[in-house]
Amino acid sequence: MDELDFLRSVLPLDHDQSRLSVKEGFWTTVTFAQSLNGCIAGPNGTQLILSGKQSMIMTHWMRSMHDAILVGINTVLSDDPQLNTRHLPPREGGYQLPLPIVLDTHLRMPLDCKLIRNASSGIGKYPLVFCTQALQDDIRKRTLQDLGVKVIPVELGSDGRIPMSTVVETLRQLGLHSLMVEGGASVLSSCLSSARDKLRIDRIIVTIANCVTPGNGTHYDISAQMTRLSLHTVTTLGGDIVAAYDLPGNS
Ligand SMILES: NC(=O)C1=CN([C@@H]2O[C@H](COP(=O)(O)OP(=O)(O)OC[C@H]3O[C@@H](n4cnc5c(N)ncnc54)[C@H](OP(=O)(O)O)[C@@H]3O)[C@@H](O)[C@H]2O)C=CC1
Ligand SMILES: Nc1nc(O)c(N)c(N[C@@H]2O[C@H](COP(=O)(O)O)[C@@H](O)[C@H]2O)n1
Repeated sequence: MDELDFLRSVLPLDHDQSRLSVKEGFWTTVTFAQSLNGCIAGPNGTQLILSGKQSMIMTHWMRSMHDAILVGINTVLSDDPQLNTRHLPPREGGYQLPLPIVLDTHLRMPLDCKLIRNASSGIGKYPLVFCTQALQDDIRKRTLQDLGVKVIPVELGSDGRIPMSTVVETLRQLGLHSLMVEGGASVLSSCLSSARDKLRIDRIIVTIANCVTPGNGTHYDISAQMTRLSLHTVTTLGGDIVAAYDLPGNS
């Protein structure tokens, strides 16, 4: 099974098998890469390249299939990600890029981050940033908007965080149908902890990289009881294991 065979078996794709096909509803994929000892990053959030070449290409195909891709602000601050599809083979017309979504309560997004720089150079979409309602009239909001960033102030949840249910509802109102949640650790924690009542997760796709990572690495945690997932499909890509899971109760 290659990268595309795997994705075709775990995602509902359209007739030419290039995009997710969910006309009425909304599809959420949660995905990340981890080491064999369960880390998604190094100590203090230092970025690690965990995925091998083939599983990284699989991740970029997955990006090209979703309407939006979401990360927490700490991932922007530590990795300065591009969230694009640059590892895919060049093709005429390129690939549809997912809209980058950042959860950033206090608008800490650097004005010169790659997401903004790429968009202003015409090689990416301007990110959509969710922040607290308290910054509705803040100068920082206007500065980001002047650069082209779309800022959406929202009521925070009882945990002081941006509610994933609000994010999904906003994306639906914007006419988007699919979201790929890429992390980091806190975002994975809150999505997986609140999965049953606040966020419907349709598929979890994990790359288990063939490496062990040193030191006190970054991992996610959940504040719920142990949940056993249903294994949907598993394969190997290069030296990595790539597995797709369903949450219990999803039909
Ligand atoms: N291996 C992998 O696949 C991936 C690894 N990573 C790694 O993860 C690390 C970053 O993880 P981490 O430090 O946990 O940070 P995150 O990227 O998960 O960002 C967390 C921050 O997002 C903001 N936030 C707002 N709303 C929410 C919400 N509902 N749930 C969670 N967070 C919310 C909060 O900051 P505020 O209060 O300021 O809004 C919070 O502290 C990086 O080192 C990166 O390399 C990241 C992605 C994938
Ligand atoms: N699939 C995957 N494998 C890894 O080894 C990773 N470190 C990550 N990290 C995620 O990808 C982002 C970087 O994206 P760009 O390469 O800049 O497009 C990083 O911020 C994490 O979200 N993912």
